[in-house]
Amino acid sequence: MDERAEKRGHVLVVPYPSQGHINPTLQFSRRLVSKGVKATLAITNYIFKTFKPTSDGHVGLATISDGYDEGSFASAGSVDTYLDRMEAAGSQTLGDLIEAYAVTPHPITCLIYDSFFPWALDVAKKYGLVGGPFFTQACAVNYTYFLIHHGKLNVPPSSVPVEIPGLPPLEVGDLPSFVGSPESYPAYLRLVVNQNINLDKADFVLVNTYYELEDKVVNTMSRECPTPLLTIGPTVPSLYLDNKIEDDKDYGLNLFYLGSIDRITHWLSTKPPKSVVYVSFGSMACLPDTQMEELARGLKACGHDFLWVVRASEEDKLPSSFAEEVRQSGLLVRWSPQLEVLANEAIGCFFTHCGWNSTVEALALGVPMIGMPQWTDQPMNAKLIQDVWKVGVRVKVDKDGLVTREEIEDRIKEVMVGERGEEIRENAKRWRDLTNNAYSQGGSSDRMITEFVSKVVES
Ligand SMILES: O=c1ccn([C@@H]2O[C@H](COP(=O)(O)OP(=O)(O)O[C@H]3O[C@H](CO)[C@@H](O)[C@H](O)[C@H]3O)[C@@H](O)[C@H]2O)c(=O)[nH]1
Repeated sequence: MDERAEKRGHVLVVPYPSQGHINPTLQFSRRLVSKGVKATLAITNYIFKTFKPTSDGHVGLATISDGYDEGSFASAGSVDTYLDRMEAAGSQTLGDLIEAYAVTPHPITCLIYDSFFPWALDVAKKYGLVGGPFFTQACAVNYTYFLIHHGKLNVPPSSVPVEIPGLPPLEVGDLPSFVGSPESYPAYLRLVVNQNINLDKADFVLVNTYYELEDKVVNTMSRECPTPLLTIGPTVPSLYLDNKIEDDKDYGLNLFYLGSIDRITHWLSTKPPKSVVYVSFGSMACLPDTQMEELARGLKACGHDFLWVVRASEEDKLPSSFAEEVRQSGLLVRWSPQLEVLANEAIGCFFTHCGWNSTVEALALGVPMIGMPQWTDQPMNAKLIQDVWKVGVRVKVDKDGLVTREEIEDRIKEVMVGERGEEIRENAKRWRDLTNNAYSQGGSSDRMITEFVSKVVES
């Protein structure tokens, strides 16, 4: 622990209990520790009991309850039920935790909560703490929900294309899925729009992006948002960027069994540079059986080696005998050390669902992307990848809603070889450098974090 942490305050960070939210908040906590702040991450009792994480020696761990200590989210039955119980149990146990720390030498001074939990601001204020949300998604996505909350964009949009600063005109399929198809997940739509309900009462708004990546939309939202936006990303360990923070190599809190890393690194070490397609759809995506089959066939036919993360819950959707058929060219794993994989020189491109963490990780490591977005913010991230930063392409969906094996094969070839691939690789390198600059000492995000610590956490 940095000795300065004794003096600079104690931040409690509360993520939504899923991998895509824990990773960036944990990593941001680690960054705060590197700036001399004491930081503790509050995960749910269920995650704590099930995955038994241990502190990395830098960020402390504590627990609250989401009301489902034994059964996790899935046992709630509906998203609404889960969120209601989470709010009740979460408010109570978060308050208890703050009270417990109040009688220790390290009382909590600042609460950072997942933007999915606007109710946590009431808890912060009840205990006289400064507090504000941490948005885990792109600013363009956040701004879309902000417009809806303020009645400036209808759901579904009454006219297209929709204009968002810094983005090309957006068709319905380029918007977050809850906006284009509000009937699909009404509870999630309410959740994401409600991120905005009390921004005027927050002391700060943290956004997991960086200024250079989304400058126009950041400027616009900053002008309209009642509370200053602080862009503090990328939330990627220092080892993969400037390598200046000691012992900052991995998130270390996997909610999936990580198997043998050596098996993966050994396999990659036998492959030539930029020859392997890395395929992963993050921690939540659930592909229809027919789509899994097309993906499997497209990967087999593309002529490149591939490393494919097929989570245990997806495995039975693979064509029978597929693993045997691709023994020479493919490695199938249930979970991967993704940053280590993306940093490996054998990787030529990332076939991704365009989750925001995966997107930023690929940008940070200069890896070209092929986007196959599934839902939520992913379509908009795919639009940014293809048409704004030009670091990848997006697959086309046919009239039956399927991405065919031919399409998968063609897009992989487009990115891995030929002139278009070369252009994309050059852009990816440029964005890798810009990402590094934003993160490194004196860069835009580093300055924001320093300012956050001195003006908010310490005050
Ligand atoms: O085998 C794997 C696969 C993923 N990861 C990590 O898991 C995280 C996954 O996050 P993300 O890429 O954002 O995907 P999801 O898990 O799907 O995240 C959810 O949360 C994100 C943040 O709100 C949203 O952008 C996504 O659309 C939503 O699905 C990343 O840090 C990956 O490095 C691994 O370490 N190993």
